[in-house]
Amino acid sequence: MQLGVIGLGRMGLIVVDRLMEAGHNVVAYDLDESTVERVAEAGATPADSVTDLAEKLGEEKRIWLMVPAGKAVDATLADLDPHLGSEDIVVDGGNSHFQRSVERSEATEAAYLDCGTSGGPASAEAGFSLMVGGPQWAYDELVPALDAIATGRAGHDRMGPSGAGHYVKMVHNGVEYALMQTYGEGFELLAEGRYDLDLESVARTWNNGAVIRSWLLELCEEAFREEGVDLGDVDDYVAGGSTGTWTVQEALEQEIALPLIYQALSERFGSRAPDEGRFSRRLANRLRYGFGRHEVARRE
Ligand SMILES: NC(=O)C1=CN([C@@H]2O[C@H](COP(=O)(O)OP(=O)(O)OC[C@H]3O[C@@H](n4cnc5c(N)ncnc54)[C@H](O)[C@@H]3O)[C@@H](O)[C@H]2O)C=CC1
Ligand SMILES: O=C(CO)[C@H](O)[C@H](O)COP(=O)(O)O
Repeated sequence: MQLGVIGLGRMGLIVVDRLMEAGHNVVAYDLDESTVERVAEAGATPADSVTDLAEKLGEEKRIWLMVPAGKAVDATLADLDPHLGSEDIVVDGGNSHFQRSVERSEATEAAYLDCGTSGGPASAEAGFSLMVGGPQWAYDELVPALDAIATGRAGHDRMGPSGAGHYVKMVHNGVEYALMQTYGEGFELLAEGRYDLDLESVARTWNNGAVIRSWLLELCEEAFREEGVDLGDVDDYVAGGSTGTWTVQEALEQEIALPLIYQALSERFGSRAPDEGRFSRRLANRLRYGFGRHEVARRE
């Protein structure tokens, strides 16, 4: 099978490598020419624009987008649009909002698959988990490519109609936030608590047979091994947040209580408070003086 891949960053390069390893032909494009040259050396056909990629694909285009969510997806689709017909398939493998994916599927003549991709760059060897939404015929048509990009046949499935793939991935990320938060809290208590513990040893022991073993826990073990059990100079600032925000927004709209995911998102935002301290905590400190004449703790 021949596929066009647009977006050759951390994830797109893996998509290209895995497709080519499985014997598929790839036409590749990225705004960054040096990455295009790199994949061309590895055997992909280079394209110097979206139009060039579309022309090189010929009839029945199958195109995988792995660009950042948002404007880059819209810009790419706008360039692709004049070249697309109803027999063509476009997959968005990035973290797009599911409603934007539904809108995009309605705006293009091609069959549009929204594909949640999990595993991250660390899964280059093993393959990804792919959650696909969109027309059944387009999913069926792409099974050989999905087999290659995913861990295999069990690593992908069609979740439902348009939007369902990115919807499932959005919820996956909410779960990811909550799991990270709960491992973080457990290890914080172990680090600050009453025993002098080797957290790498704890993580390794838990990863071998414990109820709470998981890949994220293996990544905790790796972090302690590589950074030291006190995490060295790792800052207490957690970036990201868009997919978790969407999960919480959707839960509010559906009136479904997700306190753990909300709390994990909130802690992430809280981590970004300026160094001089959280404003809310400073105000609470002053208000206790206001109503109770309690002493105000002041900065040095
Ligand atoms: N990194 C991760 O752990 C995961 C990322 N994703 C999603 O996959 C998508 C890609 O992520 P990464 O590979 O990590 O990003 P990245 O920043 O490493 O790579 C993005 C690539 O897209 C290219 N690009 C940007 N705009 C373009 C355009 N208009 N036309 C052509 N190329 C363009 C950039 O030059 C860059 O090479 C994002 O939606 C991300 O949220 C999904 C799962 C995991
Ligand atoms: O989808 C992912 C993992 O599953 C990406 O790593 C994503 O960037 C994680 O979300 P955030 O940036 O909000 O932490």
